[in-house]
Amino acid sequence: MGLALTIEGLTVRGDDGRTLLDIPSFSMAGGEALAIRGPSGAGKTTFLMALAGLVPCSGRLLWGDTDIAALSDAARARLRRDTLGLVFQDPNLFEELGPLDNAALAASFGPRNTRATLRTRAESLLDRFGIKADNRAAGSHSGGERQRIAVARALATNPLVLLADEPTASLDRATGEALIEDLFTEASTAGRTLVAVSHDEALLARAPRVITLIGGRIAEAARA
Ligand SMILES: Nc1ncnc2c1ncn2[C@@H]1O[C@H](COP(=O)(O)OP(=O)(O)OP(=O)(O)O)[C@@H](O)[C@H]1O
Repeated sequence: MGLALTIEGLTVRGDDGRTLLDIPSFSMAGGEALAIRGPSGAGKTTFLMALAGLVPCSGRLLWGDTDIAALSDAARARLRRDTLGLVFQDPNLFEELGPLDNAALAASFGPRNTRATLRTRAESLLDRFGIKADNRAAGSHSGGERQRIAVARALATNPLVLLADEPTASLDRATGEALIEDLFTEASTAGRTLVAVSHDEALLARAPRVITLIGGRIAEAARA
């Protein structure tokens, strides 16, 4: 089952000291799916990166019962490796490698994820997403196929939490909608906690819960 995410009094400041994010309280149940919307510059990516433990912050940020803000950098990185999958707007693939090599290339060879386990899981994820796990270079795949490979890579470690930043932004509508369905269906089947930042109306409509960020604060929370 996915991990619950809880924020208590979280503040993130920019390099210039400006408050980028001010979240007094926020919580998600394990296995819940949520979308974050808001105008450009509202702090959506910062929020996602804060949830990932990738930006310095003050306050409490709990993954399950663990306050990751209180961990050492090394301990947080270990926990992230074993807990989190990340998907970005740009799939960032190794262009000359095939889908399976890309998808199995998660930076995790810890006890939970041996090389063999990663390859087996990556293969079945690619199969589920309709991508042939052969040696054809990732660079020769379409935008939608490339993003599916990136999602398979993020899921190959079987993460409890999947964070996605504008995952459909570079895709046409039909391809984007197929990816949205893959993301939400896979997360709910596997019981993963899913957070997706998006402007995409189709993604926002598919999310069971949507929050709006404005000026680094949660302005409104809506449930479909
Ligand atoms: N390290 C930093 N130091 C100072 N300011 C920063 C830093 N990182 C981000 N910002 C600023 O914080 C604000 C929020 O940025 P963020 O990328 O989170 O917005 P966003 O809502 O994801 O925007 P978009 O929809 O355009 O991607 C922006 O004004 C950005 O310039």
